[in-house]
Amino acid sequence: MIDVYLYSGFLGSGKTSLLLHTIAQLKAAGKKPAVLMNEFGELPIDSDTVTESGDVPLKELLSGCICCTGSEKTEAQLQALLEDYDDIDVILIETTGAAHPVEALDAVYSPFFADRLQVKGIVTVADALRFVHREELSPRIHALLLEQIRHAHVIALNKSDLVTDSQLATISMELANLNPSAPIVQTVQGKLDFSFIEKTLSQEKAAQQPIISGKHLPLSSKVISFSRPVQQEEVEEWTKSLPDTVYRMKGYIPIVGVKNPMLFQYAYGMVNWMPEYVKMPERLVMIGEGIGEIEWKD
Ligand SMILES: Nc1nc2c(ncn2[C@@H]2O[C@H](COP(=O)(O)OP(=O)(O)OP(=O)(O)O)[C@@H](O)[C@H]2O)c(=O)[nH]1
Repeated sequence: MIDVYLYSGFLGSGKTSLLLHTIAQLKAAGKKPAVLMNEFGELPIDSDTVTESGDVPLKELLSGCICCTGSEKTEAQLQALLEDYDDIDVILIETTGAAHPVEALDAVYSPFFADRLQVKGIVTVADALRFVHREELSPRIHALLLEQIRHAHVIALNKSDLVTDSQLATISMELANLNPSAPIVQTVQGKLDFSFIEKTLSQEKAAQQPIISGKHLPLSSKVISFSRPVQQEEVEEWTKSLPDTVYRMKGYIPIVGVKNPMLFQYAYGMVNWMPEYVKMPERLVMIGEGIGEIEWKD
């Protein structure tokens, strides 16, 4: 049987960071992990990062509607993964931060895989800073964030470096109230020991709840293009002018004097730049509510 772990969590909370950390640990332990990613928009940015980490089999879903995981598509990708690779030990499924975790379980519990997959459970990454300010989210998005926490079997309280110790204590208490059974581990950059996840989930009975749909949330995504290289400061100034309903941005931006477009990440007001060694498409994906009018002023 192949063990299956689901990684859930709000947009930009640190799921990919946790995923990469998990892959490294599994490989170090001689295991062969495979990844199923549920990307938003049309740019497979996270999967590029995973592929860079080596020879990890990967299937991605580039779905049109970012708030639906599309369990039939997940099922088809799982099937393809199992057909293409017969030596996988562990499958890690990263759901888009705009999806309800139980929707992804639906696909995994398909009778088609019953004799091959063993669902271990859901690890939810909670973004400490986002959680502190969760009341600012619109009611449905707020509800999704809470659902992701309620369904977790393990909670990684990530970005713990961005809040104070007393905030961390308060958040931990609030998370425990929402989900009394899941252990809460404070993390930075998703560095959670996989053996802890494995051990905790081996004692759990994986979730079998019916599907509670997170479908048709008021979220949308758009692609922003750049026709010329820009200054990093210009982009950072622009991000400060954006409404709070821009939840996430990821993509590659051409920067004056830098050879390749740089990887740009934005989550809850925080900006992150990384150099790229290959030339990636100069585009940015934005996710949020009411973002239709937002443009980059060239
Ligand atoms: N300060 C800080 N930043 C973090 C931490 N973990 C992740 N980040 C940053 O937050 C951003 C999002 O991290 P990802 O791991 O890509 O998050 P994600 O949940 O996979 O994002 P989506 O797939 O868009 O939902 C990146 O810029 C990370 O470098 C952390 O513990 N502390």
